[in-house]
Amino acid sequence: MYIKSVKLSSVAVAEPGESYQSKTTVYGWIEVLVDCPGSSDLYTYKIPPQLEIKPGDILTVPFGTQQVGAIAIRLLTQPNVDLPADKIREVEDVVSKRFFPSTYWELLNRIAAYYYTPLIQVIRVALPPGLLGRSQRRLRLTSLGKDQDVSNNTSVFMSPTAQQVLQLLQKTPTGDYSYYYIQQKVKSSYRGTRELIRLGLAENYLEPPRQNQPKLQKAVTLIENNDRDLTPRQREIVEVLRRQGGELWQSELLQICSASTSILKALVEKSYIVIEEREILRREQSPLMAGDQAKSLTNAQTSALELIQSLNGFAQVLLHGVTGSGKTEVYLQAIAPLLNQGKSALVLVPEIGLTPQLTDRFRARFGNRVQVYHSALSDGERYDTWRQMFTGEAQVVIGTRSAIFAPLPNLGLIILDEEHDSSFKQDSPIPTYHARTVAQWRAELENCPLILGSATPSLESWISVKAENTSPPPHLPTSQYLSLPERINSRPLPPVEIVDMRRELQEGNRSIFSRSLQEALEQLQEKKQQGILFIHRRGHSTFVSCRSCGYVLECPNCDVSLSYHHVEEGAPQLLRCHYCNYGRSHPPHCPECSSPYLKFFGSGTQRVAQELNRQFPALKLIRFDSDTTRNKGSHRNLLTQFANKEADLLVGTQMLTKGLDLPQVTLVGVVAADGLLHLSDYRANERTFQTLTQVAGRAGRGEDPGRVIVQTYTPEHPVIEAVKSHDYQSFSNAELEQRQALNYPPYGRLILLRLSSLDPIQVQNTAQIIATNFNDTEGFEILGPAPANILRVANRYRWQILLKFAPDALPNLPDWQEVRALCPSSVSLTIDVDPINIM
Ligand SMILES: Nc1ncnc2c1ncn2[C@@H]1O[C@H](COP(=O)(O)OP(=O)(O)OP(=O)(O)O)[C@@H](O)[C@H]1O
Ligand SMILES: [Zn+2]
Ligand SMILES: [Zn+2]
Repeated sequence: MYIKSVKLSSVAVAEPGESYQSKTTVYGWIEVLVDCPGSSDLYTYKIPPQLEIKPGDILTVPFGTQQVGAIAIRLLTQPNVDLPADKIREVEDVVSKRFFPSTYWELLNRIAAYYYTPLIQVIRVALPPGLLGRSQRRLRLTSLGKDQDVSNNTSVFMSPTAQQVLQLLQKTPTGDYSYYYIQQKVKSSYRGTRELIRLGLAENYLEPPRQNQPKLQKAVTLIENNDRDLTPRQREIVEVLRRQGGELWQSELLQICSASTSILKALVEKSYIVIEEREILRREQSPLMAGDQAKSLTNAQTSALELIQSLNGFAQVLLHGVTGSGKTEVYLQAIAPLLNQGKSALVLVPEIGLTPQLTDRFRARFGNRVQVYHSALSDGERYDTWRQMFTGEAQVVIGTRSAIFAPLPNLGLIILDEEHDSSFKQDSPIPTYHARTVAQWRAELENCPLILGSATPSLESWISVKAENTSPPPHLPTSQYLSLPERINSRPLPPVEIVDMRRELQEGNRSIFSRSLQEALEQLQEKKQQGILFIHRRGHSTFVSCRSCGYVLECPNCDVSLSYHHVEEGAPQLLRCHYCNYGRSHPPHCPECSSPYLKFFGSGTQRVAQELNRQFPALKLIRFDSDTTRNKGSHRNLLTQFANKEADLLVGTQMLTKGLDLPQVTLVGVVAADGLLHLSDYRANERTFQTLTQVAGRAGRGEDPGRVIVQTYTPEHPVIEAVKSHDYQSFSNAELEQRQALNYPPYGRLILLRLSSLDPIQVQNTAQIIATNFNDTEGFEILGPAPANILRVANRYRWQILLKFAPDALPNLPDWQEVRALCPSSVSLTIDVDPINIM
């Protein structure tokens, strides 16, 4: 219909009294998201004829007895039928046009559509906390308004209210008040303000949230250089300023010169300096970096960089470089020229654990043009970073998953480092987006290249380049392939030794460390080298059970066993649930049969650390897992301690596998590879291969050659063999064949429905009803309903239904409204599109 009307209007000639407008679609109403705590519904308003409104504009609307801010969401040709026309109020005004650039707005809409999520929820993910909720509308004088003589009403005619408002504004030094304040001071001020805006004497704008007011500090700037009429003391100050480049914070200047503010005042009066409040942006504090120069590139790096720089507009590139091949250097040199062209770059990384080191490398190269954006920032930091990005100055933003929403207006490049990492996917709440998918859309919309970097690319990305015998399924993009097949300086990848733990036991070694690993640990101190020990789990052990009756201590809220935590000698022994964080003290006797013989099974980080202390008392170690890195800055502190050689061994979980670049690490040990392999999920092999290859890749990155020891009970497993031979290609090709045979991603597509409820019967029944309902729909396979691997978490019972779509057929999607309608209010439903954790 829309297309038809466009065609018509291009040939139509307007009759007298008629306009072309009448031929095109007329949107008389707009749905808005209202800036009011707790309100998440859309409200419909009428668009007054004089206003032009587009989705993404910021508006003011009447709401109850107030005027509030709102975001325009969707234009309507007709209001909802159940809304009486006379109850619909009019939009008051447009405060900020195109607050969201149109490409950004389009991005949010795509996410909402693809992930079946109400747009409002997508907006909430994208905006920093409180931006909409607390922002307020203000009025300020234009330069014309500042000079306008109110008493002289002959040059410009103004109503008495407009005059009153103008006078009010002119009385304040900043020429600026909130609408709210003006409304308090001037009766019916609204007309007056509109008049001033129309006359170009004032303008309105949105002020940042109150609580996060920018921090201001006084800055002194030298504006006059000849110092003829100055006293010696004044001259001294001017001289200091000049030597400092003409500008200093007032507090610093006063300190350097041991002066008081009165002498500065005198200089202001003589027009030598100006003092003004400047904003200090609150960013994550980091130590000052020594500057760093671009390295001269290896041949492989050079060709990769050349290809990247030859790209014009949108393109997806897979940068497949073995661990330690210098991918980061390629990123840095790809970004540098962009910044000089005034463009920005966005770098996404999987976890905060590796951000400090990576951030440091970027800061060393680009100084304070680097911003860090992740969910661990304080609201104030996040808000300021967000606003800094909004300025449009060329900058590099480094962040985790949600940084894909960074509002950079001049985006020149997006990079996903360690693109295979599953933390780029949000499991809940909705939208259950994958940052890689969103990055693909964003790069496309902004027409800039996207680089996916990894030593172990995801199969999704691998298939998008592997075009020789198969082409990627239609729903996946194609990418260009860049390879860095060797480590820097042709350093070899470390040899991987696989130790069969069954043999160890047969030959009488009951320790959790094989003889090989014990020997290697003993040599560490002798050789003054460092090691990393990788453990699949945090905590002490996976579970505690009674040796007499077999009773297992479980969480009362979840169907999982409790983990034993023991921090140090003398500290209370705790049992903790890793799902809901329930904790209790460790009982001295079995709650079931009172036997005192409780046994710990499995080996978490704590348990391994204790065992190390017992067997190798001289070895100094640092535990690095989510228990020890909970506080802000603790990642950095622990890694710095380790880099300064304050410990011989770093003992930790997944966090260790991601991108650490520590040249003095020669030994990497994997205590038990099996825990990873036996996760019941179609991605278990892929994930195990990636994790083991990445952790192995931490060894031998410096001068001294590295060595990797992987302990396992299944040494013959094909994944273990592929890790041993560093053979990504044969592993992934074999894995792809299996996926294709079973129609799993990246060939087929999956949608997982997660249902949960406090009521075990109701959730099961609902799952059953939904699944039965699907039976009439064609085009996909239904797996389930089945209880989740852990049926109950935090007292909620969880069921799921997995939908599997054929790769070629355009999915014949169920009607989600209908599906939702099948859920009683006690059952919550999450639609997880392209799920990664199916457990
Ligand atoms: N051209 C170069 N010349 C000399 N040293 C380099 C060069 N490129 C990178 N390096 C150094 O080599 C080391 C490894 O590089 P980098 O950390 O970028 O590798 P990576 O491919 O990102 O590794 P991983 O995937 O394992 O995290 C770093 O210490 C880096 O400073
Ligand atoms: Zn017992
Ligand atoms: Zn629990």
